[in-house]
Amino acid sequence: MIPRAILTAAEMKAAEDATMASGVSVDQLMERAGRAAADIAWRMAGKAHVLVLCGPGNNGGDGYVVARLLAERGCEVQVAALADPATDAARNARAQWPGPVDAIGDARPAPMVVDALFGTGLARPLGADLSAALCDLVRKARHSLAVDLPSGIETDSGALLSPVPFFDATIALGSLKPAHLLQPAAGFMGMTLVGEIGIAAESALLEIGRPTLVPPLPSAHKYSRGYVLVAGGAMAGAASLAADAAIRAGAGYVALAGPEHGEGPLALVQRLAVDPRTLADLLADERVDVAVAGPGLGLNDKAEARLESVLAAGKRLVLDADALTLIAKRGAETLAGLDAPPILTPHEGEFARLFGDISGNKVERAREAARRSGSVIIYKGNDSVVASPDGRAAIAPPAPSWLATAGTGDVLTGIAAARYAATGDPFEAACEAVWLHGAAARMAGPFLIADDLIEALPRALAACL
Ligand SMILES: NC(=O)C1=CN([C@@H]2O[C@H](COP(=O)(O)OP(=O)(O)OC[C@H]3O[C@@H](n4cnc5c(N)ncnc54)[C@H](OP(=O)(O)O)[C@@H]3O)[C@@H](O)[C@H]2O)[C@H](O)CC1
Ligand SMILES: [K+]
Repeated sequence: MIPRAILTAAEMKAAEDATMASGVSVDQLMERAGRAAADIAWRMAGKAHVLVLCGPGNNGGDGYVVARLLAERGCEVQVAALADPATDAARNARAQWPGPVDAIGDARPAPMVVDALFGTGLARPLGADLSAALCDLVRKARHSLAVDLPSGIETDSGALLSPVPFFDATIALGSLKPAHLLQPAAGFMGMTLVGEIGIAAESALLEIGRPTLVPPLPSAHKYSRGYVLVAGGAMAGAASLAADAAIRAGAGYVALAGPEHGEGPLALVQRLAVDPRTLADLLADERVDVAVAGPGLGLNDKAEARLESVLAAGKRLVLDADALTLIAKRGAETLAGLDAPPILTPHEGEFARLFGDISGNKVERAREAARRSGSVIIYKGNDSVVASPDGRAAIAPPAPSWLATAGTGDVLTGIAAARYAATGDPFEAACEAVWLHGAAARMAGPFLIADDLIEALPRALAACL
């Protein structure tokens, strides 16, 4: 699957300018944008009465186009505007709307509400009366559609600058923007669709899409599919989850090297009780493709020694949990000299411990962390961001909130290790792991526990063949 590009407000403006330089007018772009939004509104609500709220900029201009096209289809449409149009294109669009334009204060609740107040040009919070009116009108509607973005959302950070209602659907015009995927904004969009308006959207920031996997070649054997060694530690369960996830995610061979471990259901997982010295021996095995450290590792001297062995092994690494806490003490930049970029999987707390106060939005923070540490970062959350030291970055579609339970991070680590062993590309592997983890969670359903994710993994993987 070809991943969709994500453009910042400035990148969108530049892409729009480039399209116009090729001979397409802004009025034509607005007509396409309004038509794409009107088509969706029509499919959502048919001939229901429609209220279109228009702002002063080009987002409002899109709104006038929507109003005209829906009226042409026989809908009864009320247009309510915040102010007169401030751009030529919006003025032209308003001039083509044959009906009256009411003040926002006179907007009447309707079964279908289209929010065309502000899009990428929102510069500050909405006034309190305006955001209250927007929330009230959307709450009273049966269907609601936001044009480009719900009004009140900052395009690049996904922050809510003022209260925003929950929409049923949002049409992203020309391309996704970071706010369509970043929290908290993403939680207010409803179904997000991209409206094609003829703009070439290219970016180093992509949406994580379904990976394309290939079955093992006829010549494959267990080691050619990837050998993952998990260095366990004080807590047997966490390392066990990572190891089980790695083998379920397609690694051909997984060894779990921990001083303690529980009963294991999987015959292919070799369970070894080892001390740090023998861990180093295991790591010296040429067949080991990826080593994992962190889940259940512990924070004591033994854990330090085991981590040291893993870092010195010259292998591709996936580092999580306690390994991240231990690395934070010595500085994340100490990872920059490793033979291959490791994958780090910090949640918010671990990220802060590792990288302190990096400023900017989540994508900017992840990119800076990747640069400093020479690592691929999976900055976890409901809106996981993956960033590579080479500048590539990607945002995951919203993951089920049921993932907020113990052990799900260990499972992600195991999947990432299996994919890193298979692909050799830590960025691709990290993106694939995040997608598979989210898909497995959707398949496992509400009240999932980490073990359910592992059980669902073959189905998530099969969806990618
Ligand atoms: N992507 C494309 O190629 C196309 C996008 N289109 C649509 O255009 C908008 C972006 O339009 P733009 O005019 O740049 O911005 P907005 O319409 O979002 O808003 C700008 C105007 O709103 C004023 N403003 C900003 N914040 C507030 C606020 N909190 N309260 C009141 N007024 C506000 C701003 O005024 P200033 O005082 O800040 O100067 C502007 O007047 C994009 O989202 C798409 O919907 C086009 O259709 C073409 C193709
Ligand atoms: K809007």
